[in-house]
Amino acid sequence: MRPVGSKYLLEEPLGRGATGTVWRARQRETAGAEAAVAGQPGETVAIKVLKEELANDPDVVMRFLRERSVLLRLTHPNIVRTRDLVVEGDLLALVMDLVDGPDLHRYLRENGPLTPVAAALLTAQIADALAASHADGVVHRDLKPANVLLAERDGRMHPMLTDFGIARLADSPGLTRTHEFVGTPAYVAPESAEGRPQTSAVDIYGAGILLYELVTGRPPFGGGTALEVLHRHLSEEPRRPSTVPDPLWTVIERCLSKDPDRRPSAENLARALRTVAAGIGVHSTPAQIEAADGVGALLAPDPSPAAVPEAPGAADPTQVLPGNAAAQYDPAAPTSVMPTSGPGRGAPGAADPTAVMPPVPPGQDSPPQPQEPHPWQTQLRAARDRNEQTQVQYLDPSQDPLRRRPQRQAPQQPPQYPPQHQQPRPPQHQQRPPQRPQPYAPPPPQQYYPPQHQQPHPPRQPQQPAPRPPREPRQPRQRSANPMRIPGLGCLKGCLFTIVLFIVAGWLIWELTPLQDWVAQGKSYWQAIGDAVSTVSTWVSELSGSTGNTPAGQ
Ligand SMILES: Nc1ncnc2c1ncn2[C@@H]1O[C@H](COP(=O)(O)OP(=O)(O)OP(=O)(O)O)[C@@H](O)[C@H]1O
Repeated sequence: MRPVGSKYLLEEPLGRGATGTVWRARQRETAGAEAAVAGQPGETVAIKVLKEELANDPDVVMRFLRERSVLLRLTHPNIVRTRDLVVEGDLLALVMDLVDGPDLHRYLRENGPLTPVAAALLTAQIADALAASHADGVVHRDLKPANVLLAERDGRMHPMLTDFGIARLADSPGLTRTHEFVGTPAYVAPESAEGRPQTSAVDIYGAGILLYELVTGRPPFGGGTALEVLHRHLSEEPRRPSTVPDPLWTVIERCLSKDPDRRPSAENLARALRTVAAGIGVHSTPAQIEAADGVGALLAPDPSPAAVPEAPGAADPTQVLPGNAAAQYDPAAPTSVMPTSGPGRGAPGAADPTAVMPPVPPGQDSPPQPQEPHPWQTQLRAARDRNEQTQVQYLDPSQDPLRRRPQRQAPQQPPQYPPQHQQPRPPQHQQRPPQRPQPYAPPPPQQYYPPQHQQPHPPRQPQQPAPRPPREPRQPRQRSANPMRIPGLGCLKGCLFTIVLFIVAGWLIWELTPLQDWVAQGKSYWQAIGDAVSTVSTWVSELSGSTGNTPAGQ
């Protein structure tokens, strides 16, 4: 059990996410005045310990401390309460109420989709939680079934939204982890995918995706790589499943609007969903059905949506993903979202997002320096680099590590590879994380290096495989049974074995046959054999005589 601060003890992990691990934990002592809930010794709580890379980022720590009061005051029946925030050395942790129940993702996997009424009522409660947090200026930004915990109250499922503020904490441009996107591609709003400014409307988009998944079992834009999913958010309309009633579809469509200004406020969404749930049930009255049919009128947008504070460099509107960005981007912005020339301009998916550059401002000859890349771009570039490192290459069969038998090598063994491979690498190579085990590093023509790494190497002949290194002569095999190699020892062993065998056999014959009696009676060996033979022949003749007489007696 590991202590967290002086007040809590971690007991067992409950689950692991992208931003940290959640533990079941126990309170050791009552927390101080800085905690929202002091708690009692022995009380069980849940603690999310943020990943080390987050905890080591000064940006995140600063935001963690700054937002402490916001997170601690966020209370609502459908929000998992944050009780305390712990900063201790390189550890950042959120102490929460422990919710005894599955998360919605697991529930859906185990039980399948909900009915339209149940889905509408459950999402209405999530919308209530969002309305409360938006009113307090807090945007969740990572709404998804895994962040909805299901407590059981009076025999009913009670959804509770968790992980508030985590996306915002983790969204730090200073992190090496900017290669990863903080959020979930299947739930990312188009404006977040494009790096445009975000508001509380991103949570409404998330609620729309969640609602869709609740009634169909899967999110509307899934499958493929993260970038493909993003493209679909930007360019595709959700397909309506036949099982979704009209009024519910109206709500889903409005929540999934590409334009954040068309999405309803959280408060209106909650009201609309309750109206729909009342009007699509089997016992609905005509008035309720009529109200549900007119639900579109209830879905008014939020006149003043809560803004997501921008982390510098994290959401750069000038850096976008390829696709339909041009149609949605502010043309009056000082920079363009698409390349101003070059092949594939404007074609969805054709532009390389890593090549997106602002246009040359009037009066300037050379293009400006590329700006800080958007996290998605960095991610794409990292993925591309990874691909380059693992590209298919020619491999000399003699160098194939899978084919080579392991050899015992003396420490001062001659080099396995031609001398040029033994040259010390330039320092930047040594800093690269090793991509494969060192002893099997392939020869230069087979290995990929980024251009700047290639210069220090001597000229190569890329088409010729490296000469095969001389094989190390094998050690003569040694027989462990006779390590000193005494001549004739094998034969001696056989003789000894035979003698022991004879002794044992002789003892058994003496003990188990009438030999002892015969010797006692003074019979000679041959006399005893003769007696035995005559006894046996008498038995045989008696036996054949008795079988030959039987038919005559009948
Ligand atoms: N307050 C809590 N009480 C009980 N279990 C919890 C609590 N908070 C989270 N969990 C459980 O811990 C697990 C991990 O939670 P976490 O929030 O890290 O997962 P995640 O949402 O998939 O991750 P992330 O949002 O970081 O990608 C989940 O399975 C969740 O059910």
